[in-house]
Formats: sequence, structure tokens, C-alpha cells
Amino acid sequence: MASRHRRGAFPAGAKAAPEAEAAKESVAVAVRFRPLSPREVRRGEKIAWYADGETVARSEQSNLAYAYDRVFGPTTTTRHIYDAVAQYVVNGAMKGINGTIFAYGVTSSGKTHTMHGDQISPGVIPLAVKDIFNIIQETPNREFLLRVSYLEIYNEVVNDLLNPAGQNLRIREDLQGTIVEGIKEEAVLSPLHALSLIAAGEDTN
Ligand SMILES: Nc1ncnc2c1ncn2[C@@H]1O[C@H](COP(=O)(O)OP(=O)(O)OP(=O)(O)O)[C@@H](O)[C@H]1O
Repeated sequence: MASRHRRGAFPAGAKAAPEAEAAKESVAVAVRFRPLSPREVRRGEKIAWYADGETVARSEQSNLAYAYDRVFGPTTTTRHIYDAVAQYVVNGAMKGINGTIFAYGVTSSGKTHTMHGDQISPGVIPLAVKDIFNIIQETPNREFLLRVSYLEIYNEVVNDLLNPAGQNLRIREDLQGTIVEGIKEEAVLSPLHALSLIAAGEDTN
């Protein structure tokens, strides 16, 4: 999972602590290891990489180790990961600082589990939506109109997941920043409303 401007891994043993501090201001690259699935266990597969402390990913087999801003092991909850590396991006966004949170990994590595989650283990998206509405409620004398857009970029093509007609949209910059031309924006009034739009967008995908 990475947030804001991306920065890569750095060799274990490098100064991890100041990097992690700096991450609070700009970027955090965090690694999450999922547990082996029951199928993988049945097949006798073994864990190749594991979390060595809070910032190092290590492989005994290959004798390699890389340091990140944070490394989370298979028992870590998404809530914990959200609090550690995602919440500050959401808080920043509510103060007007652009922020991005994205998950990157091979198939079946746990991106959907981390970002969407389920009823038992809500993902980063529902946790962020809930936080945003809490922040709005706690802000006195401020009026917000929250709008949700949902797009997919695949093979360099931008499609609107809230509007089947919105295909191959153009991205351009104007005085307000980067905009996607013609993207549908829905005003949302509650966390449930926002999440139902996202779920609808998933269904059209
Ligand atoms: N931290 C975790 N704890 C328990 N189960 C997990 C965890 N992460 C992922 N899983 C399970 O592993 C499987 C694969 O995860 P998921 O579907 O999130 O991967 P993905 O990266 O989104 O895959 P794809 O790119 O193929 O869509 C799912 O059954 C999911 O429930």
C-alpha cells in the first residue's frame, strides 16, 4: 500500500526511523503480508517473506531484506493499518492537501481485502468514508458538499464507473487542479450513501 508521492524501498539497515517520520509529511510505503490461504496450506506452501519488526521485510531463503516505512504481518488488522498509514492522508485531504492511497500487488495478494474488506474486516475505503463524515460532523460552522466520483484506469484508458456512457475520458489540468473531463460526481449525504455508490460502480466493472 502506498500513499501520496511514491517512494521505493530502501535497503534494510538504512535509517528507517527518520524516513518513517518524514513519511508523515509526504509519503508512506507500507507492505502487508497476508496469511497463507487454506488452499496454500494444503498444498504445503511455505511463507517466503515475513515482517521482521515494524519496518523490515525479510527472506531467510534468499538472505535479502528491505526496509519500508511500515511492514505489517499476517495477524495485523486492516483497522490497525488504516490508523498507522492511511488516516493521516484522509485527515490531510480534509484540510485541503491532495492525497492518494492505493494498493499495489500481484493477483491474490490482498488488495481487495485491504481496500474494500468485508463486514467483519472493513477495508480502507469504508474506514476512510466513515472518518470523512465524522470530520465533517465535528467541524463547526463549516458547510461541506461531499461528491464522489469513481473511475477505473486500465491500459491508460479512463472509464467512469458511475456512468456507463463515460468511457475513455480525458484528463487535463486547469486552475483548480487535475480534472477528468465529464466524470460523473454524485453528492453524498451519508457514509452508507457513498459506499452504495462505490458498490454500484464495482458491479458495472
Ligand atoms: N490479510 C488477510 N487476512 C486474511 N485473508 C486475506 C488477507 N488478505 C487477503 N486475504 C484473502 O486472500 C484472497 C485474495 O485476496 P484479494 O482478493 O484481496 O486479492 P487481490 O490482490 O485483490 O487479488 P486480484 O488482483 O486477483 O483481484 C481472498 O480470499 C482474501 O479474502
